[in-house]
Amino acid sequence: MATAVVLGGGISGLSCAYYLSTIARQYMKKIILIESSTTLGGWIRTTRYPDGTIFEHGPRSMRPVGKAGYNALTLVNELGLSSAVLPVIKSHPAVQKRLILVHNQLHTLPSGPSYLFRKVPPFSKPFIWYLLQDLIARKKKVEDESIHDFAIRRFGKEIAEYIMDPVCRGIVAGDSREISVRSLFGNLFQGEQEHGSVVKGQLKQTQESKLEDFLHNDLAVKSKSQGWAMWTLRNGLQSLPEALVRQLESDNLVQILTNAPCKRINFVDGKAMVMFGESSLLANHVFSSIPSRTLSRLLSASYPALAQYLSSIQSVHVAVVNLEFKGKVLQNEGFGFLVPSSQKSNVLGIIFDSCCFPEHDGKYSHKTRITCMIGGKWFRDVLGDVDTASLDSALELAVEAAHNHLGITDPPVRNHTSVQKGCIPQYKVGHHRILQGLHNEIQENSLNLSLLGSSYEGVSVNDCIYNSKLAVEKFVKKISHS
Ligand SMILES: Cc1cc2nc3c(=O)[nH]c(=O)nc-3n(C[C@H](O)[C@H](O)[C@H](O)COP(=O)(O)OP(=O)(O)OC[C@H]3O[C@@H](n4cnc5c(N)ncnc54)[C@H](O)[C@@H]3O)c2cc1C
Ligand SMILES: C=Cc1c2[nH]c(c1C)Cc1[nH]c(c(CCC(=O)O)c1C)Cc1[nH]c(c(C)c1CCC(=O)O)Cc1[nH]c(c(C)c1C=C)C2
Repeated sequence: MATAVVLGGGISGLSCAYYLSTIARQYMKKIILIESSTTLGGWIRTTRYPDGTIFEHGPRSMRPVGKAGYNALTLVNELGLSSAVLPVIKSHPAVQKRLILVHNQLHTLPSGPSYLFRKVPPFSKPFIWYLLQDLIARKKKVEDESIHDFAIRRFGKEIAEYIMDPVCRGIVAGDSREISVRSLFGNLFQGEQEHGSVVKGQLKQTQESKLEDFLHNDLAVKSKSQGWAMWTLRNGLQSLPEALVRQLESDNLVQILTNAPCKRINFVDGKAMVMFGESSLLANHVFSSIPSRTLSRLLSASYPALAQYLSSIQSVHVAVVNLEFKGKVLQNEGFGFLVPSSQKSNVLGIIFDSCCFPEHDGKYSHKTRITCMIGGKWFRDVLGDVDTASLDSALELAVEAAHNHLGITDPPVRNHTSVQKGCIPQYKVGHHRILQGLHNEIQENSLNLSLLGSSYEGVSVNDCIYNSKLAVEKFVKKISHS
């Protein structure tokens, strides 16, 4: 029987503890989760106002796509949250209309077959032209490449500048000239490497996608048959970590310690000594879901090579400004808009929350909620040092952007600003080599350590949950053979 310590109480750590208590239960003596702050859920944070209005400060929507997407729905089902799911179907404007800001004008990004033969600004050709470029472009064998270089090579400058650059900002708040196509858009990268072109790869992957494993789950079946494109939860996404905490707290195998920052880990004779606060614990296995750079500090004394790899994964800061305006003030429907890095604006983009999830507008629905994201790779240029960045300045920039880009002239009636330090890891070109280095160091030193969380193999909430499940399955395999 094993004792496991889970470091970090974000969605990765909570789902890891959940899977340990379910799929690994028969092997477990104790599961102890250690969280440094006083709250659980990590970057998933919802503010709920008494009138029912909801502001999301972190993630706000999840995609029911692929194994990780279906797995998250299975978890939601298991936690009894199915009736709280708010889906958005594929034909909804929040799905069809993703906008970009070019020369201070909003343009809809091409989505679906209707755009194939139409030329829509800022693009100079119908979309089919770019797809044909990809089909005729020679395959180049590369180990990795930046998203920008990849897009230029396969589709040309316009797709690189107006699609891949802003989408990269809208996922990791990063620079497409630095971020790895292999690590962030693995399916596009594999498309070229395995099938010679992105288009052929996409067609092949659609034919081959087998998700039967998850289709015994009512919610996953429903999401497929009803054509969901994204979903959230009625009381905000924070309901998901809250439900996990409720489940874990009712389980006598599990102990959750908050306000307990882990300070150091030593591995001796197949065991791990985990030091936190003024206490320590002896465990058979450590599942770390804390940011890689924090873990690096905990291991640097005993494992400098491992610590070096861990510290090389950087992350960026984002200021998130939630704004509420009186009345319906948006002239455009849609998910929101992103600003390509070539354009002049102080913001990365703005999400039209009221369009995506009007249910979160609360009792008095004659209003508009939007969320403005600022900074990322460009944080210092816009807001200065993250430790002294002013919330008022971030709010001012957001209100100014709402005015300049959306024509909203009234002041917001409610606002919430947070500066989220190091919230999004950056998988830069060569990230896969860091992962390989980490894997080798853990093997060579025979460490009972699993690396989870957004620092490594996917930043979406779906990926975080799924990777925790895979790590627990691997642990079960190992322990059941020993
Ligand atoms: C603004 C924003 C918008 C996003 N939007 C989306 C979206 O729309 N859809 C989507 O799928 N994803 C989105 N994401 C990504 C997703 O929210 C995150 O990648 C995910 O929540 C990360 O979860 P995690 O558990 O891996 O890490 P975290 O949430 O960072 O959790 C790690 C935990 O470890 C704790 N910790 C740190 N140091 C220690 C220590 N020494 N000892 C103990 N505990 C420690 C921290 O306090 C924290 O609670 C968004 C992220 C951000 C920031
Ligand atoms: C402008 C900054 C950001 C916006 N959202 C995020 C940032 C940094 C964070 C984020 N958004 C998504 C994910 C999950 C990725 C996944 O694999 O599912 C994360 C970490 C989802 C997402 N949001 C947009 C896109 C294109 C995606 C990818 C998945 C999908 O197609 O749904 C677009 C988008 N994000 C932001 C805005 C304003 C925006 C507008 C169109 C904000």
